[in-house]
Amino acid sequence: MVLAGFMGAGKSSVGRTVANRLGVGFLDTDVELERDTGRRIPDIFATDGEQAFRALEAATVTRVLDEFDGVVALGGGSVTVPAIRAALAGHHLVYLRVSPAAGFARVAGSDRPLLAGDDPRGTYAALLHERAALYDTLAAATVDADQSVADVVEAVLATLETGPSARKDDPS
Ligand SMILES: Nc1ncnc2c1ncn2[C@@H]1O[C@H](COP(=O)(O)OP(=O)(O)O)[C@@H](O)[C@H]1O
Ligand SMILES: O=C(O)C1=C[C@@H](OP(=O)(O)O)[C@@H](O)[C@H](O)C1
Ligand SMILES: [Mg+2]
Repeated sequence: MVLAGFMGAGKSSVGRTVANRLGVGFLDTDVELERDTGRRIPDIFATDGEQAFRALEAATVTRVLDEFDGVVALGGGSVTVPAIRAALAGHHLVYLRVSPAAGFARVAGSDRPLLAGDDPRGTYAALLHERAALYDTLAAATVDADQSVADVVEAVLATLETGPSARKDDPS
């Protein structure tokens, strides 16, 4: 299972609990990227820029999707990278959909480099709006991430039970 969604949706926090509940491992691709490069994400953005970060992100995320079988939390911008979108095919992608108000309240004051400018609230809302269609297109299921962490966890787990054979109108 792969968790996608914007910054503050709860991918990193929810993913670990979902993995524990399923009895499988958990990887956060941002943590993996920092391990792979030996650098911190804010430093990569500040020194080399966003494009360089996306190239490193493509390398780490495609490796993780290829090698790892548990629950994976992506970074919020992973879906903007074509090589990552291609690698997501065949994975159960759950979109944690957060509203601008709830999501921004969670990440305001954090060290996320894309929110380091003069108007972090406006940037947050604009970037979320810009990416929403990408998350929608890639998702096998969507969960309301404005809920409590516990409720998001339950909703994410429930997406595994709604395959084609569980449909109410399925005669089989
Ligand atoms: N459903 C939630 N309700 C309240 N706070 C949350 C929720 N999900 C995550 N958080 C908090 O919001 C912050 C960002 O969560 P995180 O899991 O890092 O999000 P993401 O990885 O999607 O950017 C953390 O401080 C986390 O504890
Ligand atoms: O939305 C983005 O482009 C980013 C989201 C971050 O991850 P989270 O979504 O886990 O905050 C991290 O990958 C980086 O700061 C870029
Ligand atoms: Mg995260």
